[in-house]
Amino acid sequence: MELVFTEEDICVIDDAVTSDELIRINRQLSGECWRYGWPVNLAPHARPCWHSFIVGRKRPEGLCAVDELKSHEQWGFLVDFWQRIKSTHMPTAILLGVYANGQTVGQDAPIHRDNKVDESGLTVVMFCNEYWPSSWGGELVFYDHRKENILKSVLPKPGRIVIFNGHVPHGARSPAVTCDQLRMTLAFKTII
Ligand SMILES: O=C(O)CCC(=O)C(=O)O
Ligand SMILES: [Fe+2]
Repeated sequence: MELVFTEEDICVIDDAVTSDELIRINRQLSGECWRYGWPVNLAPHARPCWHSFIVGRKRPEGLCAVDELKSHEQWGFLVDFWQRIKSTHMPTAILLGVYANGQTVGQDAPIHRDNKVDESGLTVVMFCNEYWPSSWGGELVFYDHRKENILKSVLPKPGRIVIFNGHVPHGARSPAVTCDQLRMTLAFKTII
């Protein structure tokens, strides 16, 4: 049976991140943490993106990453954010991993799903840039199950998060040529 999605599978929440959290996240992401070439995009002319692993060493076994996050020297403060979002919006979610994505102009991410068909999950994407005019684009675009229509397109905004059904095909658009920043997000991957 085909899974059919609606806008209800995608929930945009503004002011979900405190200004203190955003400052700390930006401090971390301005360090030497980036690795080039992930996720692997095999499409012709694709530009690889930037990636920064945070937690999720036991993700292949489906094990919870909260203790790993709590004890993380640089990123441990994110546990408060995670617990707040989980208890308010996704109480049954098990956190499997957290990482950062970085994109500059031309680095469109491939359209993908976050969870396999036989595994239900919700993803939280946090937009991390402290300044982002709408003209910089870089939308996170969600598609219907056949990838023929756009269900929703969400602009980055400081403090904004998106919680969505990990079966929904989606992809982050690259920022516009006028953007002189790295488009940065944090992704929290879960199963429910
Ligand atoms: O950066 C984004 O807006 C989306 C990231 C994403 O889809 C992912 O990490 O799986
Ligand atoms: Fe994704």
